[in-house]
Amino acid sequence: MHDAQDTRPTSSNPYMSDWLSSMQTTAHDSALLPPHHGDCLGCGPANQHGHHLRARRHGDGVVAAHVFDGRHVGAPGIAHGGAVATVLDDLFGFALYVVGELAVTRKLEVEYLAPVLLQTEYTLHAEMLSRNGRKLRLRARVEDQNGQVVATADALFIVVGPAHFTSRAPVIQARR
Ligand SMILES: CCCCCCCCCC(=O)SCCNC(=O)CCNC(=O)[C@H](O)C(C)(C)COP(=O)(O)OP(=O)(O)OC[C@H]1O[C@@H](n2cnc3c(N)ncnc32)[C@H](O)[C@@H]1OP(=O)(O)O
Repeated sequence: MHDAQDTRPTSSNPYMSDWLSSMQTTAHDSALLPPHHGDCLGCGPANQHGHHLRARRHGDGVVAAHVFDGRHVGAPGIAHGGAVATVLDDLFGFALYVVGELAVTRKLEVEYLAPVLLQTEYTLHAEMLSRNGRKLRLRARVEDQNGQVVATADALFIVVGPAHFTSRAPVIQARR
């Protein structure tokens, strides 16, 4: 049974109130969106192994400038495909602030159109394409400095309630 309608108190997840308030405060373009939490692999500033992704609202979606570094290498000089997928998944997480829903990734499909190079700045965009009940369809792209699209991602996110996160909160609370 899903928990999208669960309205139990959110206090057992220390990040829940931040997420919910972020959804209320993204009315203006270019505002830097808050990380999902300090240790988040995609965007957490305290995660030494993370990507430190920083995203802003852009119209109905989000945009980020991002550089992969030596920690994310796959083939020499090229970002690992899993690292690219991680960043795209997290970018979708930022798009949720704009969508205004708590949701999680059910399906993520990445197309690698050209190598994503290390130490090279890329521009990432993500937005929601459609919604059908709890199902959110999102799309993202990675562009190089010439505007060439080097990767795309299509995702299915499923809207969940606060309990999806609070029932597993002790793990992240312990690391805060
Ligand atoms: C602002 C918050 C930020 C949070 C941080 C974001 C970080 C970045 C994103 C992530 O990393 S999220 C973490 C990785 N994802 C997970 O851990 C999710 C693990 N999966 C689950 O917990 C459950 O599968 C999930 C809650 C997503 C869904 O389980 P449910 O039992 O609630 O839903 P169900 O299986 O019934 O599927 C819901 C609907 O989707 C449909 N569906 C499922 N898979 C599908 C599929 N592959 N294609 C099409 N439709 C699909 C399904 O048929 C159904 O349609 P209906 O609502 O019309 O009945």
